[in-house]
Amino acid sequence: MANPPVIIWKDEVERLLRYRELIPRLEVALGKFSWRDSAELIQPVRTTVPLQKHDGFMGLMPAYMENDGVLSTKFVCFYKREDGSTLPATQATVVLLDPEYGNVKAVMDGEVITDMRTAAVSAISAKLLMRPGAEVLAILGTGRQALSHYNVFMEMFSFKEVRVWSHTKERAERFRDSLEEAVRGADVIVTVTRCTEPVLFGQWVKAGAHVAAVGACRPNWRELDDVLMKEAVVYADSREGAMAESGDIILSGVKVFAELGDVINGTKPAHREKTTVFKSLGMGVQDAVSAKLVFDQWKARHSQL
Ligand SMILES: NC(=O)C1=CN([C@@H]2O[C@H](COP(=O)(O)OP(=O)(O)OC[C@H]3O[C@@H](n4cnc5c(N)ncnc54)[C@H](O)[C@@H]3O)[C@@H](O)[C@H]2O)C=CC1
Ligand SMILES: O=C(O)C1=NCCCC1
Repeated sequence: MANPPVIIWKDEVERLLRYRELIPRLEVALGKFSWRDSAELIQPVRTTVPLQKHDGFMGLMPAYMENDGVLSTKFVCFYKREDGSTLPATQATVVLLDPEYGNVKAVMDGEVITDMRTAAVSAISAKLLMRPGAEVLAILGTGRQALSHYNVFMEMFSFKEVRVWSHTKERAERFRDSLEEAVRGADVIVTVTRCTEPVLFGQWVKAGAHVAAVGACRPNWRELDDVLMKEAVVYADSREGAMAESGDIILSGVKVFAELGDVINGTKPAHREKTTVFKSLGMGVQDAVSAKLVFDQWKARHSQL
């Protein structure tokens, strides 16, 4: 009979997950995904259930990596909260299963996993797509994702200047001025906001800059304007995900040039010399790889006790 599932909660996930181990595994998984070999990896576009009364969605994000023996799903609830709300923007749980027997091996906190794997994939996008010698990083947003992005970008790169812009409803009149100031001249811009209308405008973005766009994960939500979308070479984590869920892509009518995995596999070029947008939607396989790493680390620690 199978062992009962282990529960690995937030503090422990935080102790076990490290960017230096996570990033190479995510790069391999992104590459595998882009080969579209179902004998290697299966990951459908997430299913979303609207939570109309609460202005949110529940996303179900399964992934199966046959050769790695990894089967998992994440449940993630995300909300279009009013700014200043004390309720969380996202809550997530990852379930890791044994693919042969179908039993649950572990249930783990998905918030740290979501924060870290999302930031790690944005850092991979910057590694692949930003111009050599990039000096100025701008982060738009000051929530959970802003912090994880700051942490991993500081660990991986050596920017000379980091600008963090925070939206406050109370200072709406200064909103656009300070935003423009934060963005002008930046080499890399990370958008990690909960906004549903464009917050980043192409006219402010330096030619050749790289933008990692992480928010606006619904077909009618935007973070970037049409000018930027049309000027940039657009990359995504998953083409199908982007075409089903990204308002910035669907409503601007632009095409996804490549997935990050295509660049990793060498089947599509990295246009570092041009303005690039990486549109991140989040993928079940990113959670699967992270959960496997957490579980393996957990087992290694517990076998020593
Ligand atoms: N692509 C992916 O894989 C993932 C995307 N996300 C998305 O990333 C975004 C940030 O997530 P968290 O940091 O967890 O949220 P959070 O609630 O911790 O932070 C959100 C930030 O957005 C700002 N904000 C809210 N309304 C705004 C507006 N109208 N204009 C500009 N800024 C505004 C807030 O002041 C705050 O700084 C959300 O849209 C979330 O859905 C989250 C997880 C994974
Ligand atoms: O991939 C995820 O996890 C999420 N993606 C978009 C919205 C919040 C969570």
